Amino acid sequence: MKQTIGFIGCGKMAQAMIGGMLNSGLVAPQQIMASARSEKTLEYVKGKFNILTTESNVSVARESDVLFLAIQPYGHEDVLTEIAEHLKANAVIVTIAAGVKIEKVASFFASGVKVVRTMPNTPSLVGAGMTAMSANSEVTREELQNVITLFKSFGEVELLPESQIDAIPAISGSSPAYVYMFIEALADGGVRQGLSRSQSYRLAAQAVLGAAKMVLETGKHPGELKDQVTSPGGATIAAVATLEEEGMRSAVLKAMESCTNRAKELGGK
Ligand SMILES: NC(=O)C1=CN([C@@H]2O[C@H](COP(=O)(O)OP(=O)(O)OC[C@H]3O[C@@H](n4cnc5c(N)ncnc54)[C@H](OP(=O)(O)O)[C@@H]3O)[C@@H](O)[C@H]2O)C=CC1
Ligand SMILES: O=C(O)[C@@H]1CCC=N1
Repeated sequence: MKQTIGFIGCGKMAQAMIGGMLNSGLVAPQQIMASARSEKTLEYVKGKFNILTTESNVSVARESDVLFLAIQPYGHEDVLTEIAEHLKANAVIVTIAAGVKIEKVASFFASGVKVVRTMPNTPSLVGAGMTAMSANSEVTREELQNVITLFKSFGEVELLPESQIDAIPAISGSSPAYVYMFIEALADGGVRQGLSRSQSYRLAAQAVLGAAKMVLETGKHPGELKDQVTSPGGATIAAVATLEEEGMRSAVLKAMESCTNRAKELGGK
């Protein structure tokens, strides 16, 4: 029988993953069951994805073979207490929350509970997600492979020791937000030079996409790729010099440090 994939919480990140999974064709809408706090969210996701929805977190826990906790970090204690006695036998719990440790999730259940901690990102919606994950020793090789296959249906997966998962929001979980800010800034610059807003977003986004593909597909160091663009005495080096003067790299490093510290705080004890 086909597995049931449950989502407790069906907000922005869950919707990105559900959209990604369905677009890939790996999972059918009838295999996905979701709960949320409000009727409004449930109506929206039912209309958008044609998945099963319920107001009952317990029903989702009872039915799911793979159970995603897609709620905010601070919501975990209430939800885990609510579902603790209702997990389906052999279910694998997948948490996506910043900072929430496997040990914390497992502490609400009897010993032997299977938990995978992940940090995905919203480009999952368009099949370009990046997810880092770590599993506890109760998850079998086959079960982990099943979870990896689900995540690979909407992007790339990196398996890491849990001690490194706190570093992931800053680099790939949250970083799409900084990249959107960069794209907005590029587009503002285009508009300043007289390009239309829509042309500017298209030009900026395609340049960012192309640069990312160059890093991934040529295997060249980003510095070497940058050097290929900067003609001696040319226009690019003038821009690069200004970005260095304005502290772009150091701003990114500081932002990532803030992100990591906040992610650790969010998980609580
Ligand atoms: N957004 C992102 O880019 C990423 C987010 N994450 C993680 O994903 C998690 C969710 O984030 P995000 O999707 O952005 O947040 P949202 O606020 O968009 O979604 C949270 C969802 O949880 C639901 N919810 C809240 N309390 C309960 C409850 N008691 N029972 C059932 N459902 C509940 C909300 O319901 P309702 O809609 O009715 O309010 C909502 O659907 C967080 O832990 C975050 O750290 C990880 C990586 C990236
Ligand atoms: O902002 C947050 O806390 C979450 C974690 C990664 C992306 N969004």
